[in-house]
Amino acid sequence: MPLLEVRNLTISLDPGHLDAPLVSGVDLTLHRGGTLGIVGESGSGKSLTCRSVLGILPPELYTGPETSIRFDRVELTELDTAGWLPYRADRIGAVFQDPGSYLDPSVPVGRQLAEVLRVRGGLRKREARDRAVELFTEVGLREPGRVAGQYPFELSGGMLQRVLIAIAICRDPDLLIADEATTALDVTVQAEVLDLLADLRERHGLALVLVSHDLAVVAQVCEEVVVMRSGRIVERGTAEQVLRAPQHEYTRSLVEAHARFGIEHVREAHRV
Ligand SMILES: Nc1ncnc2c1ncn2[C@@H]1O[C@H](COP(=O)(O)OP(=O)(O)OP(=O)(O)O)[C@@H](O)[C@H]1O
Repeated sequence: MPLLEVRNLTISLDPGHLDAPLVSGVDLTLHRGGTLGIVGESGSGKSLTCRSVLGILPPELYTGPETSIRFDRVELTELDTAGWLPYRADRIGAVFQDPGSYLDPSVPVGRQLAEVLRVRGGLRKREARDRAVELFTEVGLREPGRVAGQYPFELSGGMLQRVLIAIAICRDPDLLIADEATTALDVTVQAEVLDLLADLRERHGLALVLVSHDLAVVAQVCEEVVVMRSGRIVERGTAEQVLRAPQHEYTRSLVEAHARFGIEHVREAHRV
């Protein structure tokens, strides 16, 4: 039984679905502890797909009547706001691009994580503070006690993303969605954060959805890959298949575009 099963995801600006949909007929399957990469150029529908799974589609958008999103046997599309609460953030964590924008600039980052632990996890103040430092250690922040007392503006992009990852995993979710989470980081930091996600997946048995416009990024971490274009999946397969024998012309162009930028080490990692 898959952990996540998306069937015929269609998203449109028009409730009657008469207009051309923004996302059309997307099917995804992810097993417990599995990894799925979603690749595609800007505007291909990756973020809307993730937002549907998190129940945070913009209110002006509509999912189709045939759409089904099952998470651990529960049909998410039928949940009301209260029904969503145990899923969003608790069982399904998420990190996005631009971590700084998700943090309060006037509150130290440790306090922001501790607050989530208190409100959502029912921890007492002291326990929450200690647990926040533990989680900061777990996501590889050096001097976690000191970092906890710092404000977002005092931290680098990579450190902020680690803080956001700590917040995303603090309720021990089954699924973590990382939507362009490493895009704004420079290459070395990007590689470190990808390593961290792969590590967390192994240590916690987390299932991971990794979204990127960069096939090489996704192929470093994910076993399964889907390629999206214009709101549809144009190719799917293992990372190895997609890299070695891309079927769709668009995927071929992605692989070729990377030929000079590190795809070789990705091929090597997958023994292509
Ligand atoms: N609220 C909205 N209203 C109208 N169109 C939207 C809305 N949100 C997204 N779109 C459109 O839907 C399409 C898919 O957008 P989406 O954000 O999922 O793409 P993406 O692949 O994640 O791209 P990016 O990496 O740039 O975020 C795009 O054409 C986008 O312009």
